[in-house]
Amino acid sequence: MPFGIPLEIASLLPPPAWPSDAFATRRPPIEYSSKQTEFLSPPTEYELHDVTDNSLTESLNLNESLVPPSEFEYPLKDVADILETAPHPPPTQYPWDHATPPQSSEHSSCPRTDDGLPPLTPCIKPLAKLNKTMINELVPRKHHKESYLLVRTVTPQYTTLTDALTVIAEDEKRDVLMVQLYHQEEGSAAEEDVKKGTVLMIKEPYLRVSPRRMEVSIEHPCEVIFLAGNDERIPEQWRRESAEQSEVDTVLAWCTKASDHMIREEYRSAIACYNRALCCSASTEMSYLLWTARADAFLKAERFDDAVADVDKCPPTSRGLLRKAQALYNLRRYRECMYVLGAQNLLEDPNRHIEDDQVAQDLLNRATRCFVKEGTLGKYEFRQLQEEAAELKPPQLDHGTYVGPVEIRESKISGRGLFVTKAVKAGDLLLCEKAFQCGTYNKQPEAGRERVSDILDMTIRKLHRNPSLIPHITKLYHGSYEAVQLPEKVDGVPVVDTFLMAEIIALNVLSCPNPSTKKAQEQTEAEPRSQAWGWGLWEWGSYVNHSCNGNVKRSFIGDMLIVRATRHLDPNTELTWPYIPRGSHTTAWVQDKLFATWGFKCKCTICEDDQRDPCVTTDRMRLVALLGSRIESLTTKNQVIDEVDWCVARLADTYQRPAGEVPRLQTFEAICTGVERLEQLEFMPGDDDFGLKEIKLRLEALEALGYVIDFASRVDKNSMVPKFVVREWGLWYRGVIQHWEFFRVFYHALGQKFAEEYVRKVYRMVYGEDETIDELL
Ligand SMILES: C[S@@+](CC[C@H](N)C(=O)[O-])C[C@H]1O[C@@H](n2cnc3c(N)ncnc32)[C@H](O)[C@@H]1O
Repeated sequence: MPFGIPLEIASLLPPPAWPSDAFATRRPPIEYSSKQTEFLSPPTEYELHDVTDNSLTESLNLNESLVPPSEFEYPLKDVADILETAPHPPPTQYPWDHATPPQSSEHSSCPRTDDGLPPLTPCIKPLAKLNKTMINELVPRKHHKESYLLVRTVTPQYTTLTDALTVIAEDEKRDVLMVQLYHQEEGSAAEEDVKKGTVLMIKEPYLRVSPRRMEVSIEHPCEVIFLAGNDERIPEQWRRESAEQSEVDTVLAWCTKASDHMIREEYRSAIACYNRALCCSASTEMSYLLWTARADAFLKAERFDDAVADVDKCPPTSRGLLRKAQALYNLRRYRECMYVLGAQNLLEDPNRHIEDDQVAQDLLNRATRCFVKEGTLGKYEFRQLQEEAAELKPPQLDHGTYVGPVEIRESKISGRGLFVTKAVKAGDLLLCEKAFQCGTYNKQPEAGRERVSDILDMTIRKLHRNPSLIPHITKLYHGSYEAVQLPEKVDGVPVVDTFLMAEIIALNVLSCPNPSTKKAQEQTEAEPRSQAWGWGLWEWGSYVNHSCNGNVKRSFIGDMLIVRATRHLDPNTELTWPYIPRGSHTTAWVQDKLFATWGFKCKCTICEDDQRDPCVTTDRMRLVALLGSRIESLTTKNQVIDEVDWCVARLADTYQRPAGEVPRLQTFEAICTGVERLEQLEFMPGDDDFGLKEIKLRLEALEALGYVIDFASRVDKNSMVPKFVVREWGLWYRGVIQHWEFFRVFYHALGQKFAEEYVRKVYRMVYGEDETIDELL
């Protein structure tokens, strides 16, 4: 079956004799060589699948005359129908909610080349070194290295369920085929979309074949070049037909058009017009004006690198510098932003635009806050952050990143890791990091375009717009994917490797829970997925390796990742956290999940101990279950405590190493089970000293997690129940917070406040902050 026409349509025809002229487009049938025939024969399942389905043919009335003989025109509606009825590959799921563990990294690494090919590396050759090829020369499932296609769209763009922009395009011989452009910028307005008649150069095309269609699939956005109307590479004939030919090619005409586009917020079109104006510009002064104007369009199109570059081409003006400062702020280069605003006396320039003063002052305040207060001192107004996170949807905050006493070093666990550079205390802030990129779980069309794309799309677009950010992400862990050294730009277009990005995102992304304050939780309650609003990529957070016996805890306020120590840490200790919550799962389950998702087996002390003798773990679990059933029928608190003591003693016999080295998760679980039962029982005669017993029991639970607590030696003479002092903090584990909450209420009732300081610390670990503790309690 030839592929010179859209496959959806070709596939509706009677069984093909291959090659065939039955699918002729506007050009005369092509004579295929026997070599081509051999290459072009579609796979058997393709033929079988296609020829059996006539329903589409009937519904679209296409069985008679596929292509109008003289005029080839696809109304958008038809394309929409065709695409809607055709089967789509399911949307790829790279990132995950930790509650629903993700696909294995092998699965996620090749999101769309699902026909057995290795990931395609982006083309790094300039167009000048590639040879033109034609549609009828394309070979299915082949990466046409060293070649490019020159095509003109015959339909406007259409977005499919795969999130690709789809167009049908013809070449100079008038063969047509479907083109799918992945990870392309979306227009903020319809005007910005790919229109009919747009001329594209597709570098190193890959002809993708799936059961129902064949299309050129462009995975790397750098492999398509959109040609402006006056581009010399556009064939003469197409140029003659282009509407823009008739326009007056003057700076003024293009500037007027650019301004119109700016007013309509069509920034990419405005940039294209400024580019054209610059081509016509005769004087340097005029170019300065145009660069400054284009910098504004770049800024609005979020191409911050280009905005800075344009301003830098001109002699300094207050407006240009303000734009540069805004671009630097958005690139999170706060220090340089402050420098541009402050050191260059922007606010004192006599020629400045007065209306810019407030903007500049506001920007300076924000940059100073992000860089000095937050970024350098680690001082955040956490209550305000919580409020912002509760208000914004999605909760993406505008705050600086604080990197505390940590640094990236080679890890004994694996590759690189994050280490503390000095001794820190449990609860200390180690990192408060703004996400590099976030994506939301639920599409919220009403919330605007920014919020509907997935994180891979958004990351690729962001990097494509701002190539200076590429190294921030490409250095992150990417498993066995063999990344090649890429130039920052080829043919002036940034080079981003989509497959590398997919791998990085799959292996480094974290899901972000909904804001934690009560108010915020009330607001999110109505949402279907109340546990997490999305996922994100954090540069520093990505270096933390896994351990079930972790020593830091992550929490989130909006898209700010907050990492606090959960134990006192000596200098040079590697930070670790569990990648998946262990919950009541077995070590075998945890190991399987870690392996399937991240490709490794955990060797922490908990896993080692459990695997030493898997029967022991099963016995421990049985003991906990037995305790649960034995205490169910008990009627006094003292009886329950006796049973718990019995179980804890039996469990203790199964551990060979101290709890400080191997946290005793089952002992902790057993005590929690007992405490739960205690809470259900009334006080009885003989339970007088019960408070003391319950405190002891709960402290014992913490000790099972490695806490070292000084209790008996510190009897407070004024109180029946002694205070306790935490000497060492243990493993952060689910259920810990309930014990701390109990201590707070219990001691508070006795008029003792000492437990509150501990509880504050614990809340800092859980929620990242303790400023909203009253609301949280
Ligand atoms: C988010 S990255 C962590 C940083 C990574 N070590 C690096 O060099 O950039 C996740 C990857 O680190 C490795 N890793 C993390 N924790 C590990 C562990 N406990 N044992 C073995 N490999 C681990 C795995 O290859 C995993 O896919």
